[in-house]
Amino acid sequence: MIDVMKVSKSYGQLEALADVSFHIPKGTSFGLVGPNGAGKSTIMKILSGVLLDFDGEIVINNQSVTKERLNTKKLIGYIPQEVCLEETLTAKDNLILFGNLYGLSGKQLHHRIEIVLKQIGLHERAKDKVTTFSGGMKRRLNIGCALLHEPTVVVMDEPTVGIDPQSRNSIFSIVNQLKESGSTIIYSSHYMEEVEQLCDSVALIDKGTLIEFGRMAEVLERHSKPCIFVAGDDISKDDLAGMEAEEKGNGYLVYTDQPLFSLEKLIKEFNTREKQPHRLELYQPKLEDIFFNLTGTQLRDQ
Ligand SMILES: Nc1ncnc2c1ncn2[C@@H]1O[C@H](COP(=O)(O)OP(=O)(O)OP(=O)(O)O)[C@@H](O)[C@H]1O
Repeated sequence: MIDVMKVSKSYGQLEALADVSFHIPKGTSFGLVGPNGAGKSTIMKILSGVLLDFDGEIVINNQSVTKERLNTKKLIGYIPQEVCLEETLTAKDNLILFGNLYGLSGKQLHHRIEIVLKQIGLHERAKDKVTTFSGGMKRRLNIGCALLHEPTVVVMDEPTVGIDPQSRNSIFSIVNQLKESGSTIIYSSHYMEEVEQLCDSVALIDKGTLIEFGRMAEVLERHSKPCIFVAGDDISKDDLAGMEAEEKGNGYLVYTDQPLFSLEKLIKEFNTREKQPHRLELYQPKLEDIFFNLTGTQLRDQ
């Protein structure tokens, strides 16, 4: 349903995207993951028809986002990373303003506003000015503004940055509702666990280049090496019986093809050295670990 084909974009000398291609089937959720500056927002803006100056092609429902821009814009609800609201107006007046921009008015608009206010959990606060809202409420209203025209493709650029856990959960349930109603979701984040939880497929992007793409389960399976996680105040890399290991958080990930055998070997080594780990467990690599293995880069500032 959405085909991104060999998309490249430069800002002056800086190459923000290089030859990026992927496909998103209709009614599925797609996660775009990468560290700050990887190029996520640039792809989101190009997909949404906000940035038109790029090389390559994007086709949504058999229509080019550049050649049939007006048609494809109607299909898309774009939620930018920066909250874009008129703070001096109420939540409802903001929705009216955005509804008008999407060509909605009268009864139809008011009907949609009622539905969207419930969807984003702000029905009770409809008549309150945005200046009185928390960061999470503003983000939810920002999402609501992009849903009024019932888009079939919802593009969410880092919707959970800098918000409280309650609003984060509320945004997850909005995404799940949209999925259930058959929308196609494009969700960018540098929070891997969110994407792992919410998305059917995933693309990993680093320095403007797509480094992995596929169905979530396939990507996890493809890179899933058996591991043991070990941590302890007096444990160092030298105590790991010469096995391949890398630092993770306050401990180490030990890679092995024979986890039980290696576990036994580690226990023996710790006993000999009289070391006492406080964690020693089998570990399933997560997207975050896969990204680190592929790029040597952490997704978040440590
Ligand atoms: N308008 C612009 N002019 C010049 N450079 C830009 C512009 N927009 C983005 N860039 C640069 O392009 C690169 C990709 O930026 P982009 O915003 O797409 O990354 P991102 O993955 O969304 O990062 P973040 O998570 O920090 O928003 C960065 O190096 C950024 O500084």
